[in-house]
Amino acid sequence: QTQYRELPDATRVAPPIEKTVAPGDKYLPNIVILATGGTIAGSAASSTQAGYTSGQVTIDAMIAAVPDAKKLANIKGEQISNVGSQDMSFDIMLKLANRINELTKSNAADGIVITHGTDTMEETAYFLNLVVKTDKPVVLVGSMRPSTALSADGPLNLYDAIAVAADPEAKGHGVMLVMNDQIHSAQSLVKVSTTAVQTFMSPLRGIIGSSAYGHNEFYRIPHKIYGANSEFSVEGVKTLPRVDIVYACVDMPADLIDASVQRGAKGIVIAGVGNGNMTKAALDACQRAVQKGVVVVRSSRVATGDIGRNVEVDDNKIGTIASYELNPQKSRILLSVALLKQRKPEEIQKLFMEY
Ligand SMILES: NC(=O)CC[C@H](N)C(=O)O
Repeated sequence: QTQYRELPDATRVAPPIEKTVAPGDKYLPNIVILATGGTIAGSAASSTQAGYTSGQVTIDAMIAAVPDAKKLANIKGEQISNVGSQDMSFDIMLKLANRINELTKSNAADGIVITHGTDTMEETAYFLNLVVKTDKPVVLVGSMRPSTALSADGPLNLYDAIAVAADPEAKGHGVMLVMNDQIHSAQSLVKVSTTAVQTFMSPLRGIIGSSAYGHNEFYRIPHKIYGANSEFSVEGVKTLPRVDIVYACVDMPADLIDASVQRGAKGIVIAGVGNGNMTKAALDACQRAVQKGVVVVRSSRVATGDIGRNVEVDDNKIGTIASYELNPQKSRILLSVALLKQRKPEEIQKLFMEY
């Protein structure tokens, strides 16, 4: 009979956990769930109403809703925050990253699950993919229906996320998102529906695997640099430099770009039209920003595509950087982390091709 072991409470100075088990016993991995809030922790007064509040249910109650997960792993929950992810902040993201690095460096965790709202999941997932220093599985999970709803999707998503985090085969895939039976890479996933359960897609690269009732299949290793191979670190970092996003449209007011420079942005990401395009006036404003030492990245408001191909804008002439596969919100994350260090524009361009 396998003895389920509780992780010690004081995992902040995590002592190594004994991995010896009786012969014939299955070793159960130690999974730590870091809870941040979101719909998965949301509740409403009735099971059929559309209005609800994110971040109401504690991690202990969420774990209690999936009792079978105890057969997959020794589970311990920690409440990092309890917010709707529209209120996710760099402060909480840095806290998460440091905690993951701490837990995975020691034997306190063989894998990590993070419960998170879906609105800004792309950003937290991609940020963690850049700055966590481990090959152990790190899995984000959320839901589209609150815990009190009819057919709530949270419990099965959480069960599958634990199963992926506990799976030795999941190692080396970087930060993943598990929802709706699918495993996505942090680099490729995007949120495509405001309310549908099947809101996450990886349109450019495809999903990296599937998970159904805890049975996982891995199709491929993500194609970019991440995790232990990433050159980024947020050790000791208290805040990230200001990077603004300016949304392009027909006849856009180019002075938004000048205003951003005046307000002290170190970087600006343009959510361009089409393949990272914008009006001539906006391109001129970008050039002025670059001349003042602000790093300007051209991304796109289009849901999918690669900015580095078939370009109409001469980045070398204007001094701008192409975001390649990254949408504006992920471009902002990469640029914020990249600007923690002094780098030449050509070095930053290379980062956008590699990460
Ligand atoms: N489905 C969700 O998780 C969205 C709820 C909420 N706005 C959040 O992102 O936390």
